[in-house]
Amino acid sequence: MVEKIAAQETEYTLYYGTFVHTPTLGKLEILKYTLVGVDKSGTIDFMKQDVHNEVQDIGVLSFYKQETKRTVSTSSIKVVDISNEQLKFFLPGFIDTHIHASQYPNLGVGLGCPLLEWLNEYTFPLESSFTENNREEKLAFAQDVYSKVVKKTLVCGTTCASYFATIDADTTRLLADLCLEAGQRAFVGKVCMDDNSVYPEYQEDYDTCVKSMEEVNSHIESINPKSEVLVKPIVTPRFAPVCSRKLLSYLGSLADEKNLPVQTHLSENTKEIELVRTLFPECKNYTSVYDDYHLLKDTTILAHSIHLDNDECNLIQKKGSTIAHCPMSNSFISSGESPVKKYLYKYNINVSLGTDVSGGFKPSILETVKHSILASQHLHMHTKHESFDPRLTVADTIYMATMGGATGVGLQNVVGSFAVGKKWDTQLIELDSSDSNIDIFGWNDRFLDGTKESVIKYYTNLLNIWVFTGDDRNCTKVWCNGRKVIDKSKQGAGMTAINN
Ligand SMILES: Nc1nc2[nH]cnc2c(=O)[nH]1
Ligand SMILES: [Zn+2]
Repeated sequence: MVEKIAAQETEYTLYYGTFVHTPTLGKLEILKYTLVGVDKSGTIDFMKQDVHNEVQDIGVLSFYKQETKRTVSTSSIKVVDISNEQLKFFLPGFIDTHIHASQYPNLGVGLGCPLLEWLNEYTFPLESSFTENNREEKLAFAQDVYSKVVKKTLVCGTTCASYFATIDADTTRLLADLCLEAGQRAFVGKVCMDDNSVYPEYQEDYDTCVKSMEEVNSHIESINPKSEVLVKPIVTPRFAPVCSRKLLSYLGSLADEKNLPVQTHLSENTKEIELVRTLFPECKNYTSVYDDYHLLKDTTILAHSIHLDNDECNLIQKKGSTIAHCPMSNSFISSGESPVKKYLYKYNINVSLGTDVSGGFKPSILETVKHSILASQHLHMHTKHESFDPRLTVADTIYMATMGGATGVGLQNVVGSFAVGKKWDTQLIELDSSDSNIDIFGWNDRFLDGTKESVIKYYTNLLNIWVFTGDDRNCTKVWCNGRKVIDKSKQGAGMTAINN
């Protein structure tokens, strides 16, 4: 299922058909009959919209040659043409900005248990098993868990993920290796926590943490080929309640000195917020704990961030940090309904999406999109008196799943939408894939009369059908950095579905 990377030849590829993306917040762009050229390095170097009749007349290759005046041998160019397929479109790959790779074995476990109890009961014990003294055993366990989670997220169209591993250095290095091997763009964080009094079996001392960070970061920096950096380290203080001031200080300096991104949890649960208030009485609020230790940057991802006050929102906006919205987890461990629409439109905060496996029970950003819309509808139902309408649109959520995520990980000029100079991190969505769960009726085709407005209606309906009734079976091909990493046409029917 995950294609062998080394065996693939690099070549120039022309993709022709419908492209859907959200380069700006809340605005869905449907690019019909669009031709995109991707070079050897996986970079989009040609893009021309709305070329129907011209291409029909002379064919994709001749049109490309005529347009670019390039003298290229046609045998070195591959063409992927879906222009006659009304139920297929290219979409930027999803970016999962908050996922705990190590918690994958706990998917679906711990329903309704609130955060602090959930951590002690289910999460810390699981993560501890990655720190066994027997090196072979822990590596075998990690190999199994991490290879499965990387594969599953790719199958779900996630071309880039920001992972939390565990406190263990050996197995965190392995996670980075596995992402690179599968060809997934990834940020890999060794979890840092030196003050876990409620579950002392799972913590490290300050010196061990510093040593592990050095080991993990230099390993990750060494494994990427010079020509393409796919996997990067990310500074990962788990959350303020389990970090000493000394550790937070070190991690803030490390992020500054090495110019590394940061990820952590913020304001997920009301008891957690109380705890932070008691542990850090000198700090103005939870958000300013991170700011006081130089951890709030424009490449900082703050997972959850549900219960923020005005000052905290303004601080996050000022620092340009990103909130990773994790609605599936927020419902599952009953943390709350995040007022994301307000963060996006009132405070101009960048918001991305996170599955938060295993707070979230599916490693799928499409599922997270659904949950984000439904959570916002629930918020609307019981906050009708408020002036701000909290409901998210499909366009808002696709933005968060792609461009918002790209901005969160500092790759807004690299991935997240289709544009010349960006990388080809893309998924092919087919509503009529061979094992699709969607029944298609001709009813929507009445909008295919050719006017711009009707085309928009057609695709708006199509996207809604896909978002609410589709699943990973409709994501049939995935490319990262120009390279095809998933091709479901090459295996037995039904093999990849996780939502059966
Ligand atoms: N959802 C979630 N919240 C956290 N806060 C601190 N650690 C965690 C974690 O593993 N999951
Ligand atoms: Zn989390």
